[in-house]
Amino acid sequence: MKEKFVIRGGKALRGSVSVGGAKNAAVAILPATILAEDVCTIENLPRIDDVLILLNILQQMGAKVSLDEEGTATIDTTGVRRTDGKINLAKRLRASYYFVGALLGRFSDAAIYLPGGCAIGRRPIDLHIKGLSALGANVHIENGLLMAKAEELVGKDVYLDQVSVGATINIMLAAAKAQGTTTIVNAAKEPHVVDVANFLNCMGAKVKGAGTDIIKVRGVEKLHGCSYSVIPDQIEAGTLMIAAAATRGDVTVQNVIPTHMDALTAKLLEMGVEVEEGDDSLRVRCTKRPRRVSIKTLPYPGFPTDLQQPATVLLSTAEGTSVIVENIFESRFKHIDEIRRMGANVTIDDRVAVVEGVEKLTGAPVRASDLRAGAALIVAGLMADGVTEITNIKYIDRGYDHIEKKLIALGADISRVPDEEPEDDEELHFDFSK
Ligand SMILES: CC(=O)N[C@H]1[C@@H](OP(=O)(O)OP(=O)(O)OC[C@H]2O[C@@H](n3ccc(=O)[nH]c3=O)[C@H](O)[C@@H]2O)O[C@H](CO)[C@@H](O)[C@@H]1O
Ligand SMILES: C=C(OP(=O)(O)O)C(=O)O
Repeated sequence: MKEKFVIRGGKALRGSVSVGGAKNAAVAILPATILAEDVCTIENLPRIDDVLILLNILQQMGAKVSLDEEGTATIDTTGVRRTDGKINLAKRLRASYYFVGALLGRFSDAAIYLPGGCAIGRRPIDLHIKGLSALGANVHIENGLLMAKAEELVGKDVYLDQVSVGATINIMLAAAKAQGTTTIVNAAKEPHVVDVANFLNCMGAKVKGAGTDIIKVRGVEKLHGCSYSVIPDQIEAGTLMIAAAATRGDVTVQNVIPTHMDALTAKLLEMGVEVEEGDDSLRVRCTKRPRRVSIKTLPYPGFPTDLQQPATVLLSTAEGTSVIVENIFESRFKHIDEIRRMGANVTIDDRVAVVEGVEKLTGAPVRASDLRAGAALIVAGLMADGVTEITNIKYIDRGYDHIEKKLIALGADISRVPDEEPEDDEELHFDFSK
């Protein structure tokens, strides 16, 4: 059943909230369990649609899977078989491309439908193909399937022309059991890349340098099962920090790794928002209208593109004119049309958004076009006067584990209700007879 969020805005968020496991680490760690041919216990998984879909795909490939309420999954990949890749669910998310690296490492033979994921601009996979081919795989696309086969995988040097999270992780997966050493140059340094490397090492792999731009993977014969806990979600943490500032609230975001949040913390401080760092928490307090800032999205440790959309919303009521440059994905401004309905004053020129701060936003019916656009609209609804209805929230459920429950605990007035409106493309039946 379709659902929507109804938010009565204008309430300052107050209290403490705990962040769940990182989506972008979890969605790589789950396919990586295939490399072990053994039992892995993965703790701190967020109960989000992307995770549930990946667990189901693993099951369809022959793994035995269980998941408890706390987000601990036990995955026995002993029975995973080679696959023709025709698993429809794989088209529903981006991370299904990690099955190629993992299956290639296990069977030297992989196939999976080309990935889906958020429509935020061009999302080519040429660097994945370049890296896997360098290791000796014959990679091609046929009937919508991404297929890779190798006589033998052999470690090589791979230079990434552009920093890519997905390509870095996929090459690490394929290299973990290859002959010899693979060196990834210009690797992504995101916390989730480091988390996947740590998980591979926990299974017996030899990955060094994750978190720097040169990663070395010395292939080993065999990997084994292990117990591993996923790191906290940098983007959920950031969304909550932004929501705290946007509502002029006072929120302690717990279970975070503060250094992962440095780029956002720096921008909040520049806006005049107070941020107090604890060992594994960040307290965000905002008592006055934030000041304008400029933001450029960049690979880690730069400002994350996944937080650009909520940050733009926060700046829509800041004092002065902010400039946002989106360097990673060219179509990541779709939330702006929606916040204009709420009174925001933003102009877009290609990858640059110029945000003239207004006094306040007012509630309106809006639609989530993608995951972080949806999160941004929640922030907008929380800070606006009046009622905001957000439809198409299936995107938000891909990446946030019942975010409304966490917000309600902080004092927000937000509810998830059935959405009776027909889809835009649903056939309409009007009856104009008397
Ligand atoms: C599941 C997952 O982890 N998703 C994240 C991952 O997406 P994803 O792994 O898809 O993003 P990448 O880091 O690969 O993309 C970065 C840039 O590289 C380009 N590129 C990428 C691969 C390629 O083969 N060729 C190429 O040109 C992309 O178009 C983009 O401009 O990192 C993005 C950037 O931090 C985040 O927004 C996503 O939330
Ligand atoms: C873009 C995102 O996800 P995906 O890469 O899975 O589409 C995201 O998490 O913001």
